[in-house]
Amino acid sequence: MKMPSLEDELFPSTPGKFKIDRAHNMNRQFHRCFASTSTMFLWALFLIALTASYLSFQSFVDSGSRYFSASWGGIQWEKQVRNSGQIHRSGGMSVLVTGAAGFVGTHVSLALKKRGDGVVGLDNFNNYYDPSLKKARKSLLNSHGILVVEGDLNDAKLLAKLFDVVAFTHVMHLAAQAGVRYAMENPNSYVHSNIAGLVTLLETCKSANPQPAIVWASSSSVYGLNEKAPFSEADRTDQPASLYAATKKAGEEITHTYNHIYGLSMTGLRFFTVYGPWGRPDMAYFSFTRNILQGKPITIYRGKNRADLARDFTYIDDIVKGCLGSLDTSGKSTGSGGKKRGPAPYRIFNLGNTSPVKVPELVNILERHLKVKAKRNIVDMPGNGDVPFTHANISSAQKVFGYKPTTDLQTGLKKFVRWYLSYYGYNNRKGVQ
Ligand SMILES: O=C(O)[C@H]1O[C@H](OP(=O)(O)OP(=O)(O)OC[C@H]2O[C@@H](n3ccc(=O)[nH]c3=O)[C@H](O)[C@@H]2O)[C@H](O)[C@@H](O)[C@H]1O
Repeated sequence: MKMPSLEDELFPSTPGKFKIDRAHNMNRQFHRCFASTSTMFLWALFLIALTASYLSFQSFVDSGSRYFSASWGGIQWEKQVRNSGQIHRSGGMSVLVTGAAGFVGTHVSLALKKRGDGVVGLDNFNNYYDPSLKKARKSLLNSHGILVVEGDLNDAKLLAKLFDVVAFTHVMHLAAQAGVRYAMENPNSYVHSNIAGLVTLLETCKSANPQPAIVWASSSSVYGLNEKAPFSEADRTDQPASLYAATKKAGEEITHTYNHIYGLSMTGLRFFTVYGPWGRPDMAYFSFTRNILQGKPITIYRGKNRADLARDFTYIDDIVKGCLGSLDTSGKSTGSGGKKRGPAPYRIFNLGNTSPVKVPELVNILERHLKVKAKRNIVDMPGNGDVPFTHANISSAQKVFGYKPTTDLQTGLKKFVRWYLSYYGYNNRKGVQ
């Protein structure tokens, strides 16, 4: 029996129709074969195109997040950052100030720049309160040669880039979600800034070479329900009354961890109700001023048994001195290459005024400065995170860097009212609600 040839296998013959059939079959097979090769080719092309477009989309998203959502990057930008961070005195420092367009951030940045330190600001300009006030503070900083980079603490790439461009010796970390009562409205914003943002910043600092020393804003609110007065740094801080306080307390523990593991020098400052020119519109002294001038009622909270609430109101210039004193005495971080090389300082200081004033008395002072009577609406304190009083013991800061507040509430509010009227005018020309 004749074995079928390969040709026969491929093109089985039908007698009488062979030629035609064979030609037809060959044609069909050729087309099938050609069709499958070209289909494969097309598929391959399609896959290559798909992969290429996926990759370029990814890089578009990557660079998009950098160049479109936050305006940073490029040679010109790096030059501006470098100039701003340049030190102009011997033994000076270059400081990254987070929250630079905030109330305390603006004042501290100006004070550092004025004495010849390099300052680069970072701020996300969020709308927790009127961003136009933050923009005005930014303009003020710009006019003193301080660049404020617009970006979020959680942007690790931006933070790393800033440390690439400037070898910061210090970080003054003031960016935070502030406000005690707002924490019930928007709890996640506190986690985003005060916890996640803090960790992102510390991760950058721990990997930086050299590592900077870090001074950051904690809060008097960490004392929470502590009743022992005045509040000393060694007192209990495990009974926070608000989520804001809890995130600041968490910050104290988180910074301890980074100090312990990576040798970062850490100083936490417990600020006591800071007030003054360029202040925060969400705070009582500010919103009271606005309402009194607009003839609107103000709500004054009252504590248990109709007791007045009191705060150790601290003037901004005193706080600035405390911040600079902390930076100057911070000591060095010891880590390098992300590893601890020895113990580094870990410090916590109260920065208060040491003389609490009752809230109705604050209103009396404002009435005198504004020459307008307030329409007082006195209500029982809602359970919204407030504490009945605060009172700082400042002996520790006094001992270590000579901290000594010199501005009483009467004098400080006078300066605030003068600024308020020059900025907003009697008729609130800038339209703050
Ligand atoms: O030391 C801090 O660590 C915190 O200080 C600040 O918090 P507080 O001390 O709560 O300041 P602030 O709101 O001005 O209320 C002052 C007083 O007015 C009372 N108060 C307030 C509002 C109101 O409408 N009526 C009223 O009586 C109120 O009950 C209180 O008794 C910062 O905002 C905070 O971010 C944090 O930095």
